[in-house]
Amino acid sequence: MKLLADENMPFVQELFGDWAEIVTCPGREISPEQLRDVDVLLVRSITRVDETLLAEAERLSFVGTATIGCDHIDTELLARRGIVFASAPGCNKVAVGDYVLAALLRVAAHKGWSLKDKTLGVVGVGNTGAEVAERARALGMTVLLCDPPRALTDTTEFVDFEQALSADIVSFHVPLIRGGEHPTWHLLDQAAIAGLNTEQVLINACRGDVWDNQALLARQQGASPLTLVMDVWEHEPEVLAPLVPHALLATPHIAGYSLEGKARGTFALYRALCEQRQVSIHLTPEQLLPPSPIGAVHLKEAPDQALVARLVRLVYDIEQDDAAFRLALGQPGFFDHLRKQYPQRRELGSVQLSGMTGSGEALGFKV
Ligand SMILES: NC(=O)c1ccc[n+]([C@@H]2O[C@H](COP(=O)([O-])OP(=O)(O)OC[C@H]3O[C@@H](n4cnc5c(N)ncnc54)[C@H](O)[C@@H]3O)[C@@H](O)[C@H]2O)c1
Ligand SMILES: O=C(O)[C@H](O)[C@H](O)COP(=O)(O)O
Repeated sequence: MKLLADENMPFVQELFGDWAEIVTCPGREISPEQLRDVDVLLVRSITRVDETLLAEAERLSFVGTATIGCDHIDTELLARRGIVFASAPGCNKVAVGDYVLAALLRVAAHKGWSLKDKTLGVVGVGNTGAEVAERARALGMTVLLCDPPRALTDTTEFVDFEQALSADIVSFHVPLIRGGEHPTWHLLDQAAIAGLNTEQVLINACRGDVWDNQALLARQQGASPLTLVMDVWEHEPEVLAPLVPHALLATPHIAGYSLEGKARGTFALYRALCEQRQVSIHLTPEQLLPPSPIGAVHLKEAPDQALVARLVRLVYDIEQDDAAFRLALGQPGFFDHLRKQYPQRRELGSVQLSGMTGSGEALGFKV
């Protein structure tokens, strides 16, 4: 069996090495010719799997993406051609929760805000949105949930998009959907942007195309700019460079880039392929991970916002990611390079808190 994987997918050798000939390649360079004799294709979000890519892939029987988002995959084509497809729902939701928590704390420090007096609108309340909502509640924030598709069948209390946009901070966690009843392409469009007041904060850790970046730039260049946290950008790996100085935090699509999240992503594909090939599973995602570099922290007092900020920074310093982004901006290929060279990042849950732990568990720590 020949397996072709994106070179940025960790643990491929450990999980598939025993039963496949493995070839790796940069995700943006996978070509139709390369797929001629490939049985299994494992990609990340940067490889568009479509008619053109699969034109010569006559042996292909399995495609997996080690990501939550699937907007780069023509799933109808795969179904039509009888190719088994697997993705990794939820794999990096905890990492996105860590990222947004770190962002909220940075925003609060910047604005001198006590987060327990603030509201957070969560747009898209699936795996990542729910994770973010839980962290925000643990900080004492009032959380408004907005998820029109879920609201159709779910009894949870939801608000509409307009109400979500009235929150002090609005965090977006929707899949990129271009048509249908609930499209998300440019969900934050010029009209929505115009309705916001200058005190408000927007966070995008889902897909760049969900925000109209040009309209946002126009707003930021005017008299009443917003506070922005941007992990994702329209037209990645290109970035609308003039927008970057207008963002409080700017990062290269790494919200989900914890080591645990990546391990769970590759493992989800391993599990799916084991099922397809009727091979038994002989590992767990945890077995792939090295020990946590921090281990344990004992608290002498229940953590308030300032202590939570220090604890989070100990494990994940979002400002380092932001600084690296600004330093590299404009260099050829900087976006992909930062992602490829991304330092090993562990989740808050890799740290065991003891003592006066307060809401430590809901914030993502192990208690
Ligand atoms: N930046 C990153 O590193 C990163 C990491 C993980 C996921 N993502 C992106 O975030 C997206 C969401 O991830 P998830 O795990 O929460 O997905 P999910 O499928 O679990 O949840 C998405 C939720 O969005 C809702 N939704 C759909 N259309 C909507 C609309 N128009 N308005 C409001 N809500 C709507 C759905 O009903 C669903 O509940 C992924 O599709 C992916 O594109 C980015
Ligand atoms: O959809 C996802 O899971 C994330 O956006 C994922 O972290 C993207 O990372 P990539 O596949 O681009 O390396």
